[in-house]
Amino acid sequence: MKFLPTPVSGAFVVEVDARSDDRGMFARTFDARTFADRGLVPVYPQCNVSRNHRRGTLRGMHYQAQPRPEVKLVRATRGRVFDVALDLRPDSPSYLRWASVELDAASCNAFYIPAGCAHGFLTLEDECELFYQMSEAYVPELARGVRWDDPAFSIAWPFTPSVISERDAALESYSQEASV
Ligand SMILES: Cc1cn([C@H]2C[C@H](O)[C@@H](COP(=O)(O)OP(=O)(O)O[C@H]3O[C@H](C)C(=O)[C@H](O)[C@H]3O)O2)c(=O)[nH]c1=O
Repeated sequence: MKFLPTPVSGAFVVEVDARSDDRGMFARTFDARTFADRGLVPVYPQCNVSRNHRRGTLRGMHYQAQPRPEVKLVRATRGRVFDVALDLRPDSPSYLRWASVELDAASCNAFYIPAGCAHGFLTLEDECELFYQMSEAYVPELARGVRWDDPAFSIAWPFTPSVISERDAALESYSQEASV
């Protein structure tokens, strides 16, 4: 595996070493020791799947508040998505900056998103599926979100979403006080 730094401190694109032959391909997508050796969270007690029927579906920007913030390791297992990590850590050198990666099932790449960052994605084709490894169990009372289109972040989405939940469309503009 290769870990590529991004403009968000502690967020990495994880690329696999694909082993291909005439049968197809095999790759290791996660290895706790490799992650631990790099100071990344090596334990993921919860995994999630997200299926999205239409190109232009946006989910986000979501995060889990203190005292149970989540690290997310996210990959596309079908299709391609524009995936974004947004730094909401006031003490971070990249506070309020965002980083994006095109996650696609063909390359098996993943995005390691540190605790304290919001996450969201825009699907780039129909029938996209994502697989999440989460460092914390879901706590509904700690679920938070910020707007995908908040000028405080100016995330450069490739195009305007056409599918978005009522909850995500109604998220408030960002304020540091309300974010924890
Ligand atoms: C995360 C989670 C959600 N849920 C329930 C809560 C809702 O009733 C339903 C959908 O949850 P949510 O609206 O958060 O789903 P998305 O809008 O796809 O948000 C997800 O995608 C964005 C981009 C993320 O990064 C979040 O981790 C994740 O929440 O599943 C559970 O029951 N368990 C869970 O672990």
